[in-house]
Amino acid sequence: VSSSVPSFIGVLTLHRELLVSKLKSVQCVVDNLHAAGFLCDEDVEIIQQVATKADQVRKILEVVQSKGEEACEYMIFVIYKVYDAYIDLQPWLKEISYRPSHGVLGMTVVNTDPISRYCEKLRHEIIRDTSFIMSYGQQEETRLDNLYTDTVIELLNDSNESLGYLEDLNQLLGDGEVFNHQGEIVYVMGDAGVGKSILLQKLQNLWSKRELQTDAIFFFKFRCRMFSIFKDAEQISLRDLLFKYNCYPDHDPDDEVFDYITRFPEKVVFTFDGYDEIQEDLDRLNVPEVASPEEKSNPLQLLVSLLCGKLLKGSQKVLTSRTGTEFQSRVIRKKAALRGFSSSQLKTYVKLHFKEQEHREQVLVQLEASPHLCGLCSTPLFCWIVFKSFWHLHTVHDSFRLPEASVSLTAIFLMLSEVFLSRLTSPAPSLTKKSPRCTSDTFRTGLRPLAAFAKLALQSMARGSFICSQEEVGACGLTDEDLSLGFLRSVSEFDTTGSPATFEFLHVTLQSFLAAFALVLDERSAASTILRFFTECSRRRKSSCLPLSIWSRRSSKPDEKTPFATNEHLQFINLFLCGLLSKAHIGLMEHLVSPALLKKKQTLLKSYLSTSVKSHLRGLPHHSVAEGKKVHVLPNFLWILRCVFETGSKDIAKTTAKGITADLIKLGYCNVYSGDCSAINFVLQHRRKLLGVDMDNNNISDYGVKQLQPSFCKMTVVRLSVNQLSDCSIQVLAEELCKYKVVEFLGLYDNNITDAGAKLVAQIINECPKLRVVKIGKNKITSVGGCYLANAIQKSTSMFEVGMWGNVIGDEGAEAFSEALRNHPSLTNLSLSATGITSKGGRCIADALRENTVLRIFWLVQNELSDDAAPHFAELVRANTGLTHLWLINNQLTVDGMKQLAEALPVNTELKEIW
Ligand SMILES: Nc1ncnc2c1ncn2[C@@H]1O[C@H](COP(=O)(O)OP(=O)(O)OP(=O)(O)O)[C@@H](O)[C@H]1O
Repeated sequence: VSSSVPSFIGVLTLHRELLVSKLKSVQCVVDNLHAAGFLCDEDVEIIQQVATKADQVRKILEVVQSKGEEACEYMIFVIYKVYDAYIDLQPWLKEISYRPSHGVLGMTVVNTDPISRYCEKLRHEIIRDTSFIMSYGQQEETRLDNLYTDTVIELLNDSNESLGYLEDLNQLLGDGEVFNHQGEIVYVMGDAGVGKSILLQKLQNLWSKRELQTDAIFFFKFRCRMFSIFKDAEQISLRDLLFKYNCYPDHDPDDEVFDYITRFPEKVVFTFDGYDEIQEDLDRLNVPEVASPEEKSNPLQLLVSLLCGKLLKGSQKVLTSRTGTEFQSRVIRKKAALRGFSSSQLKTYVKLHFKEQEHREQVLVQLEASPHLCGLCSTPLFCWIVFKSFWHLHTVHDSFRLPEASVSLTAIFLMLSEVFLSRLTSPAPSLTKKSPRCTSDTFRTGLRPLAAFAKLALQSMARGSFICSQEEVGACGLTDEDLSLGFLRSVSEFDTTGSPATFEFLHVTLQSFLAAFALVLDERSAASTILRFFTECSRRRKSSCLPLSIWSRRSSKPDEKTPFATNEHLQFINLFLCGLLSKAHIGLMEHLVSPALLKKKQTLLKSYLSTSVKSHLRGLPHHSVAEGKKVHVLPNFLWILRCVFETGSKDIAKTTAKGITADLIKLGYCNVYSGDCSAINFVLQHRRKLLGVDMDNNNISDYGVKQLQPSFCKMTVVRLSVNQLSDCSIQVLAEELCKYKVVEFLGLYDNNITDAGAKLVAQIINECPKLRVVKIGKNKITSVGGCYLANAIQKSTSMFEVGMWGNVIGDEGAEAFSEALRNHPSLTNLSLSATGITSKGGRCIADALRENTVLRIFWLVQNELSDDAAPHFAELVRANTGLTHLWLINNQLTVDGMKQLAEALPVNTELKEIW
């Protein structure tokens, strides 16, 4: 068709049957052909009289072909232009390489198909809503495309075990890594500010630009906090929920759009942001009664029915929530955890954020010097605050530097507040001469609005709300001018009457910070009121407040009136309270509150923290394991550590360190991120005795390991499996562990360690005489690294267990390991599974093992051993060396090979299992 004289009549004849089966929206083609004058009234009448859609298409083709080339070309052009209505024919247009000719391009096409018109409207609205990332001050907005940076997204299975990392956002909706094909929800979890909302925004934006690989033609986005604006008894229909909070179809008298949605729900994608922000006790709803698509129901009931697939079954749903929110896994299809910026992503973000080369360089140098700050900045929200504040403060003041090494989260939010408040005093930065920075002056001048924002934050937080009404804002004494400072922003999307009657804080974490500020500023209530959220959090922990447990009907109900799904927002208040009352900030606070009252609050908080740390640690269950007494802490312990760090109090850190009476502390799956490692280090520094620390399956990264550096001297067990470590981390470990030589267990499974890192691990094995276990499987180690490790293991007299699963060390590595195994004095368990070993390597190992009387468990599964290796393994079995477990499954051994092994078995008295 793209050739110079295409025959459109011929094309329509050739593809007639395809067009008959795939051309769905007949009316739109007829309308346009009619308006362009290719069909007369009579033609239209004849077509409309035909009974079935397929016959109508046949008729149209017949008539159009009779009208000539131009009419046929125009019909194809309509299909091309009204994309969504003819989505099924778009591949066909590609196949025939259709390009509109110059002549037809000038002709008008009107989309009269209500469904595709609605799709277009949705796309248009979503593009408008998602093209910018909100910033403070509302006037300042940045294009999403100019600032969006990929973050680390880990895919998880049902038990939260890692399934690898997402490489492309399209994979999120795809079928890969689905663990429950009955479920319909893609569940995205992550910590505060890690970028869940922005990820959804990116997905929405991609869809609106047709850049998301999905054939969904409808996309509805919701924020879960919206559901709290409905009154208890309010009822709404599904139709209204979808359209009122997204957009209404135009000219759809027969309700075709809604009808289509209910008939083809698989064409719909939903995003629900912030499930943790639902403040209703879902138990109060009679949710087993499923909402109907036709009748009005309680909005939450609609939400739950949508989520669990009782309504619009087959639609795709992406739901985000803070980590730790429990969710019924039987409705989850796929799970992803957001892990924030990796070090290279952080560098990309620096480049995107700072236009001036000078700023970029300064920030990169300052970040490089502070792994703790990098750890905090791996959370995009904190990074954004730090960079925004840097830019502002650097532009306004002389020689402003990023906060130094052990900056607290409170310091970062104070910096943001300072930037906001400085708008009261200074004109736009570029217009002024640089001046010295005086933080206390800025806060003193801004105290009135700050106190009012703080009051509003506390009030709404206390009633479990993230949305404030115009009246509440006014009642706290906030003026229009105050609103432009940036703490609050208006949310028009929840308001269907048009006026900006509702507001929310720039971010929930900022609301928590301000609520803590209010507790400190409050001079009227008793000083002990500052502890109210500590008490609340400990109370809530006892009553497990699990959302969606409605499906598994709980027996006991929590008695709070407005429970949060998680208590994270309250934990943040506690954390900021610790920071604001810390020694580091008391100087500033004394400018705002009476010093005597501050002292009183500080003393109260310290004593509360010390007591609760002690009782928390005493109350944890201890178990006896090979390494000694072990305690598995709960995620709440992490909040305690964070609070202790935020106070900066050595006394409380000492109390905490002393309170850990176990020999091994397990922080596995506790959601530790790199920024937390300074807190862990702060406490461990004060510990005298040695301690094993299990931090497997967290989000520690190289930044975290650097922060833990001073603590490795005390660690007998260093478990850092599944933590995104690269060779940089191993460098730190090698330096520290080789200096102190106390390490017994080194767990580094599933990280990004290469041969260079393997060389360093070999050094650790060489130099640490107590090291018994090394788990280094599923890294990026090749034969080179395999040889380093094998040579070190050969010399070690303490090594008991080595795991190499999944490192492709091949036959070269296998040969090195066979030398290590020959006469090894202590190695008892070894896994060389999935390491790319063929019969050649297998033969060496089997022969060497005949001279080993110590190895008991040996795994060689998932390799490439063929029958060539079988006689050698048969000889090994005959040698009866003491090997008790031999695993050879998933190799290329056939019945012949097996036979040889089987014949050797009667001679062996030691083997307990052979696979
Ligand atoms: N991928 C990203 N690229 C660039 N900036 C980002 C990215 N993700 C987040 N940000 C920045 O961090 C801010 C906070 O992110 P976001 O609101 O998405 O966090 P969240 O995980 O939804 O937090 P919460 O659970 O507290 O609601 C954003 O406003 C944006 O400035």
